[in-house]
Amino acid sequence: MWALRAAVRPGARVSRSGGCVPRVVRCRGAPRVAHLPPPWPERALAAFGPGDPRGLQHRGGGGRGPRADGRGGRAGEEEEEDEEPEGAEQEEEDVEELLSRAPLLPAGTQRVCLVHPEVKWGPGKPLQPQAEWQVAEAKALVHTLDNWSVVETVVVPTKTPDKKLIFSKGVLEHLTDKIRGLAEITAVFLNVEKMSGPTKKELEAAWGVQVFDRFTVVLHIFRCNARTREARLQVALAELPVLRAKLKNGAGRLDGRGGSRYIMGSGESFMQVQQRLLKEKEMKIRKALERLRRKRQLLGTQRRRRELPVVSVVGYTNSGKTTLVKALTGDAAVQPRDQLFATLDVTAHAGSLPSRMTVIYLDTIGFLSQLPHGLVESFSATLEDVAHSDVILHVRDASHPESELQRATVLAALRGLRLPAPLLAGVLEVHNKADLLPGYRPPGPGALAVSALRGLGLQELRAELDAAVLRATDRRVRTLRVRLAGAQLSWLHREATVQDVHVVPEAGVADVTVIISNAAYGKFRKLFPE
Ligand SMILES: Nc1nc2c(ncn2[C@@H]2O[C@H](COP(=O)(O)OP(=O)(O)OP(=O)(O)O)[C@@H](O)[C@H]2O)c(=O)[nH]1
Ligand SMILES: [Mg+2]
Repeated sequence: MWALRAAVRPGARVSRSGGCVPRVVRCRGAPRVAHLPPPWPERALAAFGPGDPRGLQHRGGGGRGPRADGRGGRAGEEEEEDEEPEGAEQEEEDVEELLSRAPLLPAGTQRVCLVHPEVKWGPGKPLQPQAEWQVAEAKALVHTLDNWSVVETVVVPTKTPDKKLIFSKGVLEHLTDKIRGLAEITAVFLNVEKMSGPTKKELEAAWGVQVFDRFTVVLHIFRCNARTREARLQVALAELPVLRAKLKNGAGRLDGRGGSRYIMGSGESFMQVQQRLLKEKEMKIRKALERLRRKRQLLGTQRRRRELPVVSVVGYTNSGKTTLVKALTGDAAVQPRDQLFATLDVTAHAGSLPSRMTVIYLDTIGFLSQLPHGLVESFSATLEDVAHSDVILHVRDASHPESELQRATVLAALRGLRLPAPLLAGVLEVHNKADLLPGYRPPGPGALAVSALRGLGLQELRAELDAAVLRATDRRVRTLRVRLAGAQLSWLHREATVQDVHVVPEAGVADVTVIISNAAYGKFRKLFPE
């Protein structure tokens, strides 16, 4: 799976994914963290416009962080209001309306029985992680929810996971007896990608408790972790199939109230009205997303025009992406959390490399195996930022027993994004959490062992990144002789990374070592011919 809106954030600012709740489930109004003065590198400052390092974020970043203008702002407030076209206020209201929904999962304490159908045979079997790890991942999903716990786990073999009731008749009867005997449970988490409405209905009737699938649980986590408007809209889009299924099953109105079968005078049946409302809702969401996407593209263009290299940090969920971004940028406000899908919004953070080049790191949403298609699709557009980056850093949790499968999942997802071939070919692999594996060496070339948490191997990583960014962006280190009296030196400070200035006073010149793109060098020569 994928990522999102980019908000360029200076070193020590609150990450949209961070500054939040320690665990999921507080959907709105997350506590705010005060701004710290940003150790924003000069070049980056210059790159984002006159006098306002927060310019880009303010213009297009969206999100719920404290306002750049210092006003407090209510929860859920976005920071993208300037230059809004006419009618924008009404559209804002419409969007808020689209985003106010009844909860997907019940509130309060939930004691869950986790039922994992273990596929013993079948074509997909060899690619499946072992049941043990699928169960561990499912448990981690449940524990990500506030006040939810797994009190019982049942692994049930099945040959026919695609059948309506997933299990064979005998197995299902046995399972039903077992679940009925578990008096303390309040819900069942059936670890399948997605259940059809009728399956859910039948299982709930048989088991006497609510039954949830992976789609619903992940969607709920997403909904609670989505901070920016774009992420929230994408979750709303992904939820539409759930609402449609509910409607089909007669679970009723979109506004949650009861209703008569026909709407008086309209000639439309209740069902037709609800379906029409859903269609309208989908159109509105898509329109709102399109508006935001156009803004994001504009942002991307500005960033590219200013030529700050962008490094996308991608990887399986919980592999340590956010921790690594924090370690590489020194951004004290970035908040890694031990939970799945802690990051649901792409945030951008500036950091310096040993060459003094400033790069923008994009912290992205994590991938997960067997993620429902609808979810992937609704979020894939937000990974556009990754496609426009210069280098991709793939963070792997080397300590995870299913690290290889996780790698395959991430690579498959990246391939699905139709990234430019050179970008995909040049992916840098980082084997994180090496502190948990004393003496660990990555098997094979092209990968580095690091511990983002303990700060191990970061120097080597920065050096690798330096080289990778130079390669990818057609930049070179050049030493140029400039006249001290002219505007050359200040031009270079603005348009390139100045590494060293050696003044030769008697000649009124300086030898300036810079990292400069070929395009910028061409401009320099045009402006200041030798
Ligand atoms: N031991 C160890 N733990 C680490 C390391 N890096 C990250 N972690 C832990 O792994 C957990 C997840 O870290 P995050 O940085 O939030 O992972 P992520 O990939 O951003 O996760 P999502 O945003 O949920 O996809 C946290 O508890 C981190 O403290 C490391 O190098 N060593
Ligand atoms: Mg993260």
